[in-house]
Amino acid sequence: MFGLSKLFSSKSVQKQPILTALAGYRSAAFAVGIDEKFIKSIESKNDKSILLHLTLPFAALSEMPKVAAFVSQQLNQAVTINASIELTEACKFKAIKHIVLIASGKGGVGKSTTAVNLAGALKAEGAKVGVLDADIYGPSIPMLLGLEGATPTAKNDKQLLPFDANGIKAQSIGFLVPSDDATVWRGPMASGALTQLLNETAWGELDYLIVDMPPGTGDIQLTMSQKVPASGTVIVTTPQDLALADAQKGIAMFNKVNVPVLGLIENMSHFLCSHCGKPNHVFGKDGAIKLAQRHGVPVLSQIPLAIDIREYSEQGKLIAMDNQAAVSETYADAARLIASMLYYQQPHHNSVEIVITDD
Ligand SMILES: Nc1ncnc2c1ncn2[C@@H]1O[C@H](COP(=O)(O)OP(=O)(O)OP(=O)(O)O)[C@@H](O)[C@H]1O
Repeated sequence: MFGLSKLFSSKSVQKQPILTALAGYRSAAFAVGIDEKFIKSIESKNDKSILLHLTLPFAALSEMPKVAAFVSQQLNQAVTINASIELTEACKFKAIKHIVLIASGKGGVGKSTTAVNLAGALKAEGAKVGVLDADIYGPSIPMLLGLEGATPTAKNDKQLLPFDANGIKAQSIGFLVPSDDATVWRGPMASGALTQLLNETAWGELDYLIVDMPPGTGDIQLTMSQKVPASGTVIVTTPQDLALADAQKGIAMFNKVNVPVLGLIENMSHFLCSHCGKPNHVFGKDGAIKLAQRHGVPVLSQIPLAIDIREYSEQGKLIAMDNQAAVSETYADAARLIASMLYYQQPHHNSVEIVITDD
């Protein structure tokens, strides 16, 4: 129906079994399988193996070896996948497809660390990514990206050039205002500075812009989230009761301003014992899962309390971009899931529904 016959380079390839196998693949990011419209072409190689060229509409490249293994098993034939990503939806702001807010009800839960590593993971999944540090109380993105001491440069009279950190474009509110001044800020000032940074940075084309919001759910955070044309928000929490109570306030706030809550990330979820390898639930267990269930949102990831997460951060490096580090997979899983939800929440898809309830 999509003129797929044109995509087959060899008449000897049986297309239907390939389409059936792809449609039957299941994972968190591909909850409804792999649609035939993601297929660019199918090649039959001389050695009888199959090469699939896919164009994915969201960032999920690292899952392709798993997909290839699944299809190979279904067909009983060697299959490899060559994939790229191309988001099909219209830009939400300038040449930016999606703006995703990373928020927390409470300070110090690891929101900024999670924001930069999600950006790194999305980049590793094949996307064009930017990070905007909007945390007026403690802008830490420059430090987390190894940009400390850098000063912004202007492209022309009206535009600032974003920084480049490992191919991620970055800008920080900290370059505009000293953080000491932020304590006396009110909502309109903060949202004004955020809008100015969004507008006046030469972001170029981005698939995802990750915005590190100030912690809390007060007037400032409310006004800021109203000003940004966000596709969704991710709320970071730790498993402690206090953090969860504040995360709940965050869900209510975003509900009020109609920004979809894509899900919760439970950071410092558990500590893996270096001797026995077992998870130790230092701050409590399953609190985020229960909160998420009450509000009909998913838990996108449970990130461990890990010494190397802190160490990489202190060195201005992104652990999510180091595939030798075990925890990078946790960030990758969350990044693919977020990217998938943003795709499937578009009006023309109704297979994944985001439900936000009052509590
Ligand atoms: N999963 C983790 N494992 C170990 N250390 C972590 C983890 N997440 C964050 N940290 C550490 O916790 C500290 C606070 O993290 P971060 O600055 O990201 O928190 P935040 O919520 O953004 O804080 P703020 O509210 O001040 O903006 C940092 O030292 C960071 O390296």
